Amino acid sequence: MTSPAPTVVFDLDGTLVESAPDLVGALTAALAAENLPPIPESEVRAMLGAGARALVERGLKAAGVTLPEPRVLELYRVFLDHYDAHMADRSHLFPGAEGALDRLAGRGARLAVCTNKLERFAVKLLGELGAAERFGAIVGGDTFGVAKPDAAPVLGAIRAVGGDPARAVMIGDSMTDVAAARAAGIPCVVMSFGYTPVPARELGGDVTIDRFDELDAALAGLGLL
Ligand SMILES: O=C(O)COP(=O)(O)O
Ligand SMILES: [Mg+2]
Repeated sequence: MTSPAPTVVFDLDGTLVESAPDLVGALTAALAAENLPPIPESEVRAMLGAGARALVERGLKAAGVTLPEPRVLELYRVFLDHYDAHMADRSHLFPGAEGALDRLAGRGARLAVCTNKLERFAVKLLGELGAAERFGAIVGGDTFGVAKPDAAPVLGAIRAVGGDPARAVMIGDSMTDVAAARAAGIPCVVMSFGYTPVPARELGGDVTIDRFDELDAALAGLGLL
């Protein structure tokens, strides 16, 4: 008897897409509006994963400034405007991602994205990278009014593709993803090449892998393929 094909829920930034360079560009624009210097990409990478608003706040904190809330909001808007126009200038799918998605789709898996990006940005970015059609659902941090690490967007993504949480897995790169998967009661595969201040193997995922080529074996090890 073959088990039903799994539902595979992917995080976006740092998991499917190397999006840091364009996120850094937008952060640089927001900081420049306050006459603050850019923060090196190596430092910004550890600030990603909790959404754009958190990134702007973390950037200001790293720059050592405290601003009144309305000004933070203005800089967040500068970030969003810049990112909207430049999100796919340098961003690209990680090596092996397309092949892995092809193989999963070929085996009947339901594929979804659950990101803390705003939904419209996630849809636009995947569209510009020619990958939006691969996913039955693209859930953002604002889709259900609550973001990861809450379970709701993960369970909402599974539901949106007609999947079963008992046969689902989260693929992510950060503490936020592992915690959201735990909250949703599903296993989590951690991709080690993403954005996290904590070493990937210390995030508490069920399995940590270094390349998309290893994903099928990881899912088989979890009894999902
Ligand atoms: O970039 C972020 O801060 C959030 O995006 P992610 O949830 O897709 O990692
Ligand atoms: Mg991520």
